[in-house]
Amino acid sequence: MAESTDNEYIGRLKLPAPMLSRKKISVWSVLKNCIGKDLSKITMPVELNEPLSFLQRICEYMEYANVLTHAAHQDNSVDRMKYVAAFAVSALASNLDRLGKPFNPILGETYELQRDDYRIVCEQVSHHPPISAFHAESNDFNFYGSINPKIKFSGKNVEIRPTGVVTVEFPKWNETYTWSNVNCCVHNIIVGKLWIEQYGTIEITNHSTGHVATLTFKSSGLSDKDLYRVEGFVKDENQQKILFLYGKWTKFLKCCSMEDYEEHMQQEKKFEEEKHCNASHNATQGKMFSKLNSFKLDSFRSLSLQEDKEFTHSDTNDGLPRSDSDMSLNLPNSILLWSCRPRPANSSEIPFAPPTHDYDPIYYVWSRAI
Ligand SMILES: CC(C)CCC[C@@H](C)[C@H]1CC[C@H]2[C@@H]3CC=C4C[C@@H](O)CC[C@]4(C)[C@H]3CC[C@]12C
Repeated sequence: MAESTDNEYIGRLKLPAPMLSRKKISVWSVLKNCIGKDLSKITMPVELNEPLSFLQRICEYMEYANVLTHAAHQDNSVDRMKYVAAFAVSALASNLDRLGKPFNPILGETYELQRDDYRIVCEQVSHHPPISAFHAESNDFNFYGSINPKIKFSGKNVEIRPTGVVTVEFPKWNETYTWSNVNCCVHNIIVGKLWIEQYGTIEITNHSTGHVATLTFKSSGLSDKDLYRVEGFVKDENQQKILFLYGKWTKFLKCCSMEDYEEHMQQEKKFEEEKHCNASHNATQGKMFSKLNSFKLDSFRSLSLQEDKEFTHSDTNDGLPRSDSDMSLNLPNSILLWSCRPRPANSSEIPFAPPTHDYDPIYYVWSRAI
């Protein structure tokens, strides 16, 4: 791993090798014999593994530990909640395009990681079924929990439910937050290109103040433009919505006030109505008029939520939805809570290497493994 001259860790910018081609292996031919089995009982060609264990995958939750530290440094509990929510989303960003099965550690196996600002220890507490427990701590927070991934085949997809609760504590504020992670789905097991999606709702509860953040990870099932999108609210102890959170788990999370959100929704509604109204109007009017109108509407719309400019429909692209053009999803007066760093080259194409105990972690943020 690279280290710069002044001893500041830089980390690797590229993984050693690209993934072996999986074209020759039919995932389906392997998985069809596994229906109903739990994850650890599935024996797969090793080319379908990634050279990491579940314990190391769990350490990736910590990639944006700075967001959690930032949360702990906020004086106001609502501000702390919004950064905890950003941390919960950031912890899932590394799952994008990660299609290999991590190795199931043996019972009692541990993995430790120490960074300047925190340390984490993970232990496999059950081998069949696989259950991993972890505990991370720093001067500002404790973060711990256990993950028991349950796998289910549903037609042409594999669905993974990472059951288990995770907890964040801020000792300084005497606060405890808990949530459970969303489901993960690997699409196109039988034909087409494999791709990964996370969907469902995370409910983060601050047990000390009663604040709750609900974040919905949308499924792109109904519309490609929902691909990877996350949206939700922070509610106070009386269930009153106080903040709107939005973004993409692959890219960023922002937040804005309810006033700005409501104003935006009204504009959207007005836009929809005008569009509808124009559509019927245009049917009777000439083409010129319609062009003029749509031009007017476009400029109006760009004030609010800018949609992805282009996306092709899933069916045209090997079953892979596309809407991830660099969109500027932006509501007025929003604050950016977290944004995803670019990944090192080859990181979505995990190279195959036999599992050893000193394999390098994937992310360059993982500086000094102990
Ligand atoms: C044959 C191939 C397609 C099967 C590959 C299955 C892979 C993609 C599955 C197997 C186990 C899964 C992991 C199990 C548990 C978790 C913890 C959760 O908090 C985030 C998702 C994450 C990290 C899952 C990501 C997807 C995963 C790695």
